[in-house]
Amino acid sequence: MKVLVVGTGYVGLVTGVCLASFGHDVVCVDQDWQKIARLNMGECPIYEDGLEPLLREQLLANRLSFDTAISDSTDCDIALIAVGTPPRNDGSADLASVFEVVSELGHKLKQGAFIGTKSTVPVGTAHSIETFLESMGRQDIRVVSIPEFLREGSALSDTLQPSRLIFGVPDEESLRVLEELHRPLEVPVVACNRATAEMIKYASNAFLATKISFINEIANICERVGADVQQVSQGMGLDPRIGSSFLRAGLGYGGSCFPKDTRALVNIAGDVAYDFKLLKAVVEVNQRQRTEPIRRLRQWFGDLSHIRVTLLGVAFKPGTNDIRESPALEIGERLRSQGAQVQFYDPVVTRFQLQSQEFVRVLDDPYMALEHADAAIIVTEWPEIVDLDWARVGAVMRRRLVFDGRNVLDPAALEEAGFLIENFGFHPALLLASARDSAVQA
Ligand SMILES: NC(=O)c1ccc[n+]([C@@H]2O[C@H](COP(=O)([O-])OP(=O)(O)OC[C@H]3O[C@@H](n4cnc5c(N)ncnc54)[C@H](O)[C@@H]3O)[C@@H](O)[C@H]2O)c1
Ligand SMILES: O=c1ccn([C@@H]2O[C@H](COP(=O)(O)OP(=O)(O)O[C@H]3O[C@H](CO)[C@@H](O)[C@H](O)[C@H]3O)[C@@H](O)[C@H]2O)c(=O)[nH]1
Repeated sequence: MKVLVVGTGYVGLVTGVCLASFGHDVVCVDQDWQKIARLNMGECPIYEDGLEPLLREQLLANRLSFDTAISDSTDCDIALIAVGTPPRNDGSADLASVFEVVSELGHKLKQGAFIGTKSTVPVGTAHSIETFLESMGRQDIRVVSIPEFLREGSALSDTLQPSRLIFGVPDEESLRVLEELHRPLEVPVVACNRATAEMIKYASNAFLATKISFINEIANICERVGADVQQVSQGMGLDPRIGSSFLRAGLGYGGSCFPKDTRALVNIAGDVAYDFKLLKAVVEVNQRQRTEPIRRLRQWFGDLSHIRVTLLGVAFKPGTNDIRESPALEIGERLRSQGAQVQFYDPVVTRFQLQSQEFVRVLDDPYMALEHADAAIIVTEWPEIVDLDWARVGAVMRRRLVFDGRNVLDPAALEEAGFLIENFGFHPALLLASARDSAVQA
């Protein structure tokens, strides 16, 4: 099939490369000419394991090409929209880019072509796109919803071996087209109407976010009653009805999807006069969780204006250089506003990515970043951070205090190396209380 993918961010690029590897003829378009220039040279603008070699392979095989604009003579069978749908101030999804693209496609697509939404869009968007196209006289274009479930850091395997495919279609023929597009994949397919497909995407993200906020609440209680949240997660997760994934307690969720999509779903519910209380609480718990290190540092130090804090990890999770909605940036900014001196280390996030954030000082070497620090906070559980030589870290820090925001360090080992360690829910806070008191008095 001839496929046009509009928007070559995470979703568009991975989708385009994978569809080319299925044997389709794919053109990817993005308005960001610098991105397109790099892609045409076979350079991957995002950090994603295995993507660059596959991209080069498909370029060489002439199945994949990149452009800065949709060609006037495009003869694609299906155009996939993969542009951003960022949050507006009220949390609702901003569809300006989606409709800009639809308008252009309405002028350029051949008779009988299909449009598929890969972007995460509010329930009812496929229908609105159809109405918009009709107003342009394009009743012949059919609109389908193909929500995307890839995770950053494992985007290729998620796309090549997905757990399921969701096809939101208006009729049987559209379903056949989507089956043809994904032909090599032998995975469960849920064929449904378009509103259902759009809802499956939001409900999935909201449910995973709920699991995270739930375990974070349990962790906070564990800490106060002397229970171990790691073992609670393990014990719960072995029940197949619960499952072990997304039960890692810590600083909570970040990234370009969960924070945005949970707020958008609260908004979608509000639009139909439904108060989604549970999801509102999920969002609130997540917000409280990511500011917890600051509350605890205040318990240690009182006034933060004289301390130096090193944040270990800037990416919102390991395996990606994406810093969108990363807890590191918010924690850093809050510490700075309280007068603390803040330094960052991340194995893949570059200074260039953070240059708009004036206060940020990023160092390439973790030990340099930790020099004379009064406290370190683990924000991202990169192996490069978990496996630091902690004896060496202890030798360069001014005070040996580590806040393990992802529960990845062995508290006993760290304590043996002379550290005081805080984490979420598996080190009874009571044990640290007297140490905190003496630190504040010192
Ligand atoms: N990132 C993920 O892991 C992920 C996973 C599933 C779904 N999604 C959803 O997919 C959508 C895209 O997410 P992303 O992370 O890939 O976004 P992104 O912000 O990384 O990329 C969007 C791209 O679209 C381009 N663009 C915007 N307007 C355009 C236009 N009019 N013409 C051409 N190009 C245009 C931008 O230049 C940018 O390169 C969002 O709705 C997101 O919620 C993202
Ligand atoms: O037990 C856990 C699991 C994850 N997280 C955090 O949750 C966030 C999201 O993680 P993950 O889901 O792995 O990353 P994303 O790449 O944001 O992927 C999510 O968002 C995408 C965009 O919608 C969806 O396509 C994916 O299915 C969905 O998993 C990260 O900050 C993680 O640190 C936890 O705190 N605890």
